[in-house]
Amino acid sequence: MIEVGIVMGSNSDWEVMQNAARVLKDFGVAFETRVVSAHRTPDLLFQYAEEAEARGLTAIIAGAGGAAHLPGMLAAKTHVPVLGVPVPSKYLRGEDSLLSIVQMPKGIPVATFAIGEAGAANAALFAVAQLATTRPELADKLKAFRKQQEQTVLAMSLPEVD
Ligand SMILES: Nc1c(C(=O)O)ncn1[C@@H]1O[C@H](COP(=O)(O)O)[C@@H](O)[C@H]1O
Repeated sequence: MIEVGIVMGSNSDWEVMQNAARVLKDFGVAFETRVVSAHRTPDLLFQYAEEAEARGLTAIIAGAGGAAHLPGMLAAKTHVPVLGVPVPSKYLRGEDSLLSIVQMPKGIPVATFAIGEAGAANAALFAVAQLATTRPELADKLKAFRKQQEQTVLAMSLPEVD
Protein backbone atom coordinates (compact mmCIF):
# COMPACT_ATOMS: atom_id res chain seq x y z
CA MET A 1 0.00 0.00 0.00
CA ILE A 2 1.21 3.51 -0.85
CA GLU A 3 2.26 5.33 2.34
CA VAL A 4 3.47 8.70 1.06
CA GLY A 5 2.25 10.79 -1.86
CA ILE A 6 4.68 13.08 -3.66
CA VAL A 7 2.81 15.66 -5.71
CA MET A 8 4.03 18.66 -7.66
CA GLY A 9 2.49 21.47 -9.66
CA SER A 10 4.27 20.62 -12.92
CA ASN A 11 6.68 18.11 -14.36
CA SER A 12 9.16 21.01 -14.43
CA ASP A 13 9.38 20.54 -10.62
CA TRP A 14 10.68 16.99 -10.98
CA GLU A 15 14.39 17.87 -10.90
CA VAL A 16 13.89 19.19 -7.37
CA MET A 17 11.18 16.79 -6.21
CA GLN A 18 13.01 13.66 -7.33
CA ASN A 19 15.18 14.21 -4.26
CA ALA A 20 12.18 13.29 -2.10
CA ALA A 21 11.50 10.20 -4.19
CA ARG A 22 15.15 9.12 -3.92
CA VAL A 23 15.07 9.25 -0.12
CA LEU A 24 11.81 7.29 0.15
CA LYS A 25 13.10 4.67 -2.27
CA ASP A 26 16.35 4.29 -0.32
CA PHE A 27 14.40 3.79 2.92
CA GLY A 28 12.00 1.30 1.33
CA VAL A 29 8.90 3.44 1.91
CA ALA A 30 6.12 2.89 -0.65
CA PHE A 31 5.30 6.14 -2.47
CA GLU A 32 3.63 7.50 -5.58
CA THR A 33 4.45 10.56 -7.68
CA ARG A 34 1.80 12.72 -9.35
CA VAL A 35 1.46 16.07 -11.12
CA VAL A 36 -1.43 17.91 -9.44
CA SER A 37 -1.95 21.65 -9.83
CA ALA A 38 -4.24 23.76 -7.67
CA HIS A 39 -4.52 26.28 -10.49
CA ARG A 40 -4.50 24.13 -13.61
CA THR A 41 -6.26 20.97 -12.33
CA PRO A 42 -8.34 22.12 -9.34
CA ASP A 43 -10.80 19.21 -9.60
CA LEU A 44 -7.94 16.69 -9.49
CA LEU A 45 -6.47 18.50 -6.47
CA PHE A 46 -9.77 18.18 -4.57
CA GLN A 47 -10.11 14.52 -5.53
CA TYR A 48 -6.52 13.69 -4.50
CA ALA A 49 -6.92 15.39 -1.13
CA GLU A 50 -10.36 13.93 -0.44
CA GLU A 51 -9.20 10.36 -1.15
CA ALA A 52 -5.85 10.60 0.67
CA GLU A 53 -7.01 9.39 4.09
CA ALA A 54 -9.07 6.47 2.78
CA ARG A 55 -6.15 5.42 0.56
CA GLY A 56 -3.96 5.17 3.68
CA LEU A 57 -1.52 7.98 2.91
CA THR A 58 0.39 9.01 6.05
CA ALA A 59 1.89 12.15 4.49
CA ILE A 60 1.68 14.19 1.30
CA ILE A 61 4.87 15.88 0.16
CA ALA A 62 3.76 18.76 -2.07
CA GLY A 63 6.19 20.84 -4.11
CA ALA A 64 5.36 23.88 -6.21
CA GLY A 65 6.96 27.06 -7.44
CA GLY A 66 5.85 30.68 -7.71
CA ALA A 67 2.30 31.18 -6.43
CA ALA A 68 2.61 27.83 -4.70
CA HIS A 69 -0.94 27.23 -3.50
CA LEU A 70 -0.80 23.46 -3.96
CA PRO A 71 0.37 22.47 -0.43
CA GLY A 72 -2.04 24.85 1.30
CA MET A 73 -5.05 23.82 -0.74
CA LEU A 74 -4.30 20.13 -0.19
CA ALA A 75 -4.07 20.84 3.55
CA ALA A 76 -7.42 22.65 3.35
CA LYS A 77 -9.08 19.50 2.02
CA THR A 78 -7.43 16.76 4.14
CA HIS A 79 -5.98 16.32 7.59
CA VAL A 80 -3.30 13.95 6.28
CA PRO A 81 -0.11 15.88 7.11
CA VAL A 82 1.10 18.04 4.19
CA LEU A 83 4.83 18.71 3.89
CA GLY A 84 5.44 21.70 1.63
CA VAL A 85 8.51 22.09 -0.56
CA PRO A 86 9.14 25.50 -2.17
CA VAL A 87 10.49 24.90 -5.67
CA PRO A 88 12.92 27.56 -6.98
CA SER A 89 11.20 29.89 -9.43
CA LYS A 90 12.69 31.59 -12.47
CA TYR A 91 12.30 35.24 -11.49
CA LEU A 92 12.19 35.29 -7.67
CA ARG A 93 14.43 32.28 -6.97
CA GLY A 94 11.82 30.49 -4.88
CA GLU A 95 11.35 33.19 -2.25
CA ASP A 96 7.83 33.60 -3.67
CA SER A 97 7.28 29.83 -3.39
CA LEU A 98 8.55 29.80 0.20
CA LEU A 99 6.41 32.68 1.40
CA SER A 100 3.27 31.41 -0.28
CA ILE A 101 3.69 27.99 1.34
CA VAL A 102 4.82 29.03 4.81
CA GLN A 103 2.36 31.83 5.57
CA MET A 104 -0.70 29.68 6.21
CA PRO A 105 -3.61 31.00 8.24
CA LYS A 106 -4.06 29.59 11.74
CA GLY A 107 -5.96 26.29 11.67
CA ILE A 108 -4.64 24.79 8.41
CA PRO A 109 -1.02 23.73 8.94
CA VAL A 110 1.55 23.00 6.25
CA ALA A 111 4.99 21.88 7.46
CA THR A 112 7.28 23.98 5.28
CA PHE A 113 10.79 22.94 4.27
CA ALA A 114 13.77 24.70 2.68
CA ILE A 115 13.71 25.94 -0.92
CA GLY A 116 14.93 23.34 -3.42
CA GLU A 117 16.70 19.99 -3.22
CA ALA A 118 17.47 20.09 0.51
CA GLY A 119 13.82 20.82 1.26
CA ALA A 120 12.61 17.95 -0.90
CA ALA A 121 15.05 15.47 0.67
CA ASN A 122 14.31 16.71 4.19
CA ALA A 123 10.54 16.49 3.66
CA ALA A 124 11.03 12.81 2.78
CA LEU A 125 13.33 12.26 5.78
CA PHE A 126 10.65 13.86 7.96
CA ALA A 127 8.00 11.52 6.56
CA VAL A 128 10.31 8.58 7.27
CA ALA A 129 10.90 9.84 10.83
CA GLN A 130 7.12 10.01 11.40
CA LEU A 131 6.72 6.42 10.18
CA ALA A 132 9.72 5.36 12.28
CA THR A 133 7.88 6.22 15.51
CA THR A 134 5.96 2.96 15.08
CA ARG A 135 8.36 1.04 12.79
CA PRO A 136 11.62 -0.02 14.51
CA GLU A 137 13.21 -1.14 11.22
CA LEU A 138 12.83 2.38 9.83
CA ALA A 139 14.25 3.86 13.04
CA ASP A 140 17.31 1.62 12.62
CA LYS A 141 17.71 2.76 9.01
CA LEU A 142 17.51 6.41 10.09
CA LYS A 143 20.20 5.84 12.71
CA ALA A 144 22.43 4.16 10.10
CA PHE A 145 21.82 7.05 7.69
CA ARG A 146 22.86 9.62 10.32
CA LYS A 147 25.95 7.57 11.23
CA GLN A 148 27.03 7.36 7.59
CA GLN A 149 26.48 11.10 7.15
CA GLU A 150 28.57 11.76 10.26
CA GLN A 151 31.41 9.60 8.90
CA THR A 152 31.32 11.49 5.60
CA VAL A 153 31.74 14.83 7.37
CA LEU A 154 34.44 13.53 9.71
CA ALA A 155 36.40 12.31 6.66
CA MET A 156 36.31 15.73 4.99
CA SER A 157 39.65 17.42 4.44
CA LEU A 158 40.48 20.99 3.52
CA PRO A 159 43.23 22.23 1.19
CA GLU A 160 46.51 23.61 2.53
CA VAL A 161 47.13 27.34 2.11
CA ASP A 162 50.26 28.09 0.01
N1 LIG B 1 2.50 26.75 -8.06
C1 LIG B 1 1.99 25.95 -9.00
C2 LIG B 1 0.78 25.24 -8.94
C3 LIG B 1 -0.10 25.18 -7.74
O1 LIG B 1 0.22 25.81 -6.70
O2 LIG B 1 -1.08 24.46 -7.77
N2 LIG B 1 0.61 24.60 -10.09
C4 LIG B 1 1.69 24.82 -10.86
N3 LIG B 1 2.53 25.63 -10.20
C5 LIG B 1 3.91 25.97 -10.53
O3 LIG B 1 4.14 26.69 -11.69
C6 LIG B 1 5.54 26.54 -11.98
C7 LIG B 1 5.76 26.63 -13.46
O4 LIG B 1 5.13 25.54 -14.09
P1 LIG B 1 5.40 25.22 -15.64
O5 LIG B 1 6.89 24.88 -15.74
O6 LIG B 1 4.53 24.02 -15.95
O7 LIG B 1 5.02 26.45 -16.40
C8 LIG B 1 5.97 25.21 -11.38
O8 LIG B 1 7.01 25.40 -10.42
C9 LIG B 1 4.71 24.71 -10.72
O9 LIG B 1 4.91 24.09 -9.47
